Amino acid sequence: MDKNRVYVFDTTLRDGEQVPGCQLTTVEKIIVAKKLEALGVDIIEAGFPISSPGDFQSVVEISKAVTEPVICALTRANTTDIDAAAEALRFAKRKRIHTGIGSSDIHIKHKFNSTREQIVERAVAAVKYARKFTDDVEFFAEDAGRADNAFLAQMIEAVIAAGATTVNIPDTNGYCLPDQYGAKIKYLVDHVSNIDKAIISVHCHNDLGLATANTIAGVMNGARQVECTINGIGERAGNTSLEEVAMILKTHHGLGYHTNINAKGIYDISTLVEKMMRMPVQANKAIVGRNAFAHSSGIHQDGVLKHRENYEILNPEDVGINSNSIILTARSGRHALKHHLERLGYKMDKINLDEVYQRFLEMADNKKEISDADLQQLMGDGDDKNYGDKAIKVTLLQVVCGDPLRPMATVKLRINGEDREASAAGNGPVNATINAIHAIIKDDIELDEFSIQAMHGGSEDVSKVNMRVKHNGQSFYGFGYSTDIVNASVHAYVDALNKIY
Ligand SMILES: CC(=O)SCCNC(=O)CCNC(=O)[C@H](O)C(C)(C)COP(=O)(O)OP(=O)(O)OC[C@H]1O[C@@H](n2cnc3c(N)ncnc32)[C@H](O)[C@@H]1OP(=O)(O)O
Ligand SMILES: CC(C)C(=O)C(=O)O
Repeated sequence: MDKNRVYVFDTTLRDGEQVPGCQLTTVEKIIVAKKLEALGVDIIEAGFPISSPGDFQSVVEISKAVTEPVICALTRANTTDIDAAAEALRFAKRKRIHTGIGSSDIHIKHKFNSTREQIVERAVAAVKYARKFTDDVEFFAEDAGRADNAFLAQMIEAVIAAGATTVNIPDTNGYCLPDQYGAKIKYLVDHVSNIDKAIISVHCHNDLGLATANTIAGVMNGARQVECTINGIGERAGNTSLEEVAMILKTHHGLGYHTNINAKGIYDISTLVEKMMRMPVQANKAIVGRNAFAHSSGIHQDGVLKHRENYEILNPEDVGINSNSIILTARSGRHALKHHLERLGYKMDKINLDEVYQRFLEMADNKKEISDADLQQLMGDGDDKNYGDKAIKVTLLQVVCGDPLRPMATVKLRINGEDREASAAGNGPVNATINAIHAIIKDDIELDEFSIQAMHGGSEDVSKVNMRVKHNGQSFYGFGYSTDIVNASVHAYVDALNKIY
């Protein structure tokens, strides 16, 4: 057995789904479960079958749809819940029943009105009963974070003797400090005589913002299963976030631990869960937040452009983020501005950077973020005067459209002093216009991105059109503006053509 292998147990579909507003349909749960499988999680907690017929059915369907990870179902420490879990898991290739009961004195007294001795008896009985259905039984000692360590060790020893193969030590209320939690795990390693017969699992909540730190402390003290959710969703302040733990263990590879997580799939599943559960990821969330790899101040931007690792300990591409991390704001410097101008295809030897920078600052003082379209406007794009006599110019544009008319466009272009005209139909006026331009240009150009935006709002407004076209595998950007959206579009397209030719 590999002693440094850390098993990832995902509970997005159980603890994550308990959150108000995050409920998913069975079909949505199957989509998430398939993504978790592709991500490489070892165990998927698919639900709590006794809680509702819908949750029961989801566990049934996930068990059928997902074959690689172990499928786990949660129960309380009673036979009815365990029967329901066993029934829901009947199609699972590899199944786990996760049963348990409170372990802190506060739960024992105020939830169960019971005694330590009776609770251990119930725990042992539940594990033995669950073992009738599967060899893979996990026991959770709820509120272990606040439980007395000596009693916890006694309880854990008893459930392992009864057949538990994984023992989960949850910090249910997110109470512990990392040192305390790490010491608790170490205490169990040192005081539970049969601990080598089970894997210790850590399940931490984030009430004090310590879920990830506690999970790592648990691993460093002997736990080899981590219970997490995508984006850290879960009861109250959430659970340990899977992406944080996976990337901590990967980044600090010197610790020697490893998981089966395919980190490149992290961003994809994060956005899927965010959308499906309608639970927005905060912008500054580690690893997957919108700003996690966004550099906005000049000194940082300059540093990143010179050498990414000056300000990035992770490569965004390693978690599947493929975006430009240099955000232009009034705090940006010339290096960042130059970087974006070059990216948009401007030739820096033809530009007075100091002069453009001053105009950029004036614009940036009035706007939070400067977009590509803003930069293009700043550079006077969409104005064919920029390209001198050789520019392709639009000398005529006529468009007919309506309902039920078929959109038709006639375009005349002046190319090297010669006028050339063509007409074409399309599925809309812009498409018809671009088809007419293609009929003149006859080159392999593909419209890759098209966005249209009002400058200020209102029907009398000027529209800004941004286009990205592909030619010979290279991208070119075009920008146009006009009160007429078709005119703005044709100018954006011709602007891109002028950059190509
Ligand atoms: C820490 C966690 O995240 S645990 C998982 C939390 N998830 C959920 O609760 C899932 C959604 N829950 C439900 O659908 C419902 O609460 C059900 C179906 C589980 C239970 O519903 P009900 O039978 O109506 O009970 P209710 O929820 O009101 O109370 C919980 C009962 O379970 C008991 N209980 C709680 N935890 C456990 C446990 N681990 N083992 C045994 N009994 C338990 C409580 O003591 C209480 O019993 P009581 O009625 O004898 O006092
Ligand atoms: C059911 C258990 C593992 C739990 O969710 C908790 O204690 O937080």
